[in-house]
Formats: sequence, C-alpha cells, structure tokens
Amino acid sequence: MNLASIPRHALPELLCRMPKAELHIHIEGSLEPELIFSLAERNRLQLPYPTIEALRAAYAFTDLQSFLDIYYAGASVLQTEEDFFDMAWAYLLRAKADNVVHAEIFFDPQTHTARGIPFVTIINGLDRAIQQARKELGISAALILCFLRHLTEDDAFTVLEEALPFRDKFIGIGLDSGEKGNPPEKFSKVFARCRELELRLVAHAGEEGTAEYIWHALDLLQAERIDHGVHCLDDPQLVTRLVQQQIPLTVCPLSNVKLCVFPTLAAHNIARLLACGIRATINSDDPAYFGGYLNQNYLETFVALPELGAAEAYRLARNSFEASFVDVEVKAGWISQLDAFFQQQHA
Ligand SMILES: Nc1ncnc2[nH]cnc12
Ligand SMILES: [Zn+2]
Repeated sequence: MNLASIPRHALPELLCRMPKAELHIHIEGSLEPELIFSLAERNRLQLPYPTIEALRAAYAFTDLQSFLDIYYAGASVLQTEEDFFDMAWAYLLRAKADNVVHAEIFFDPQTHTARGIPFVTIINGLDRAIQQARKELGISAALILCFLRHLTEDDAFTVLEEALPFRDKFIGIGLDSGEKGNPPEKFSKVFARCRELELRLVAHAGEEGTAEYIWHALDLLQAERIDHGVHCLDDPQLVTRLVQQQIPLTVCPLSNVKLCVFPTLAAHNIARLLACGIRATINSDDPAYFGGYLNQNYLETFVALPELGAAEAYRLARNSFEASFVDVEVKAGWISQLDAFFQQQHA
C-alpha cells in the first residue's frame, strides 16, 4: 500500500472513519457532567457545584492528583446497577460513533466498594451495557479491573476476592491512580496471583513516574501492556526492550496535556515513539474530563504533529488491534478490515 499518496487534507476523515480499538479508557472517566447531574438528581444527592457549567469550570488540572480528586468525587453519584449501565452505554454509543470496533474498558471497583456499593451492582451494570452493545451496536468490549495503587496490596486482594465469583465478566487486571510514591513492586504479590488465575495484566507506568516504573511493571508485575509509558524515551535500553518485545504502550495524548505531562500536543512524543518502532496506540483515558473521545485524540494529535501522516494512522490503528487481548483470528479479521479500508482510500 502506498500510503504516501494519501493527501494531508484527507487525513481528518480517514482518522475518523478508520476502524480502531480503544485499549485505555476508564469508564468512570467517561462520566459527562450532564450525566453526573442527572444521576445526582435520580439518587437525590447534593453536588458541591451549583450547575453543570460550574462543574466543568473546575476541570483545570495541574497534575494527576488534582484530576483524581475531582474524578473520584464525580464517581460518587454512581449508586445503582442502572447508573453503571447508563454510564457504560453512553460511552459505547460514543465509541460506536468514532468507529471503535473493540474497547477494553477499565473500571475502578474500590472507588465504589469503599462507599458501600456491592461489587455485583458495579459488574452487572457494566456487563449488561457491554452485552447490549455487542447485540445492538456490533461493538465488542471487555472489562479490565483496576487496583487503586494509592491503597494497600491487602485492599487489592480484598477486591480480587469479591471479583472472583464474576471471573467470566472481566478479562484482566490493571493498576491505576496516583503513580508517584506507589511503585509497581507494591503490588507484585497480587499481580502474581492474577497471573496464576490466567488474567491478562496491564499497569499504568511512566505517566508521571520515571522509566524505572516501566521496568518494574514489566519485570516485577509481568505487565503485558503499559498504560501511558511516555517516559520510556528517557531510557534508551528500555526503548530497545519495548521494541524488541513489541510491548504495547497505550498512549493518551489529550490526557497528557491536560495533566501537564507535556506542555502542548506539539511537544508530545507519540511521533517519536512510533518512529522508534514502539507499538504505541492512541486512546482517550478519561474523555469526559480531558476534552475529547478517541477520534478527537487522533484529530488533534495529527494536527499538532505534522510528521504524522496516513502511514502513521494505519500503524496506530493496526497497533490497537495487535495490542488487544482478543483471539488471533479475531485480530486478523479486524486487520483485514483495516487493510481493505486503506486500500479504498487510494483506489
Ligand atoms: N490518567 C490516569 N492515571 C492514573 N490513574 C487514572 N485513573 C483515571 N485516569 C487515570
Ligand atoms: Zn489511565
């Protein structure tokens, strides 16, 4: 395929229409202010903001922690199975509109179980939305349970025990929340247990943390995919490892700018990651808080970085399928669909 012949002005439509997977989306981060207000009303809860606009105006973050404080507060409106269903369904509709054919969705059960919400309420609401999306929207989706790293490893074991009766409703586990001071090794035992249970393993590392956190997520947790990982470029030996083993990075450009990991999108290193041969993907992280869903991340990143063209669009979409946790045959089917889409573009 000669992708160089695709003109730059054709990129926005191409980016939006190409089939893709999303591998780094926190479902609680898809909770739009409008839905926060309507769930608060439904559950008769008082919010500390008088209006939707006032809530949105509070979304000015200086770092990861300043975001997490507001994000956990927003999630407190989720009380019933219906609330979890409505949140996930709203995301899946948006994903469909962005031509996402497959989503691997993070959820943070400890944010809810700590407020007395039973695990079964959370998982049943999310799972029902996923089943409905498969039937009615033709989207495939799967859940990844994230442990909150600011809590203890014992807490992670507790939520794992609560989750195990629902083992068929999630495919893997992840590690999120405040990275600094909460290194991967804090969770090495619970990750080892999850590996025994044949759960897929991912971890946030190298978002605000150093390249060392990425080494430890790989070596001490055996993470199969690194969420963010943008600090890998500080360490040439780590880059060699990521390239040789084709370890995927789920990069979230708009998130990185909103949380001040990079000052601007033009300063983002996604183009360099791809040029090094790293299996990087583009994702939305917490789209309701960071200014856009998946296609918006692609569109703004390609405008800001002129070195990204049609070849990189293809590479990113292909990486998203290759890095997904589906069977090889399913992956191959999506890659054929992607190839056919790109063939048509310069036919
Ligand atoms: N970007 C992020 N980093 C760590 N934990 C998160 N939880 C939700 N979004 C997150
Ligand atoms: Zn994240």
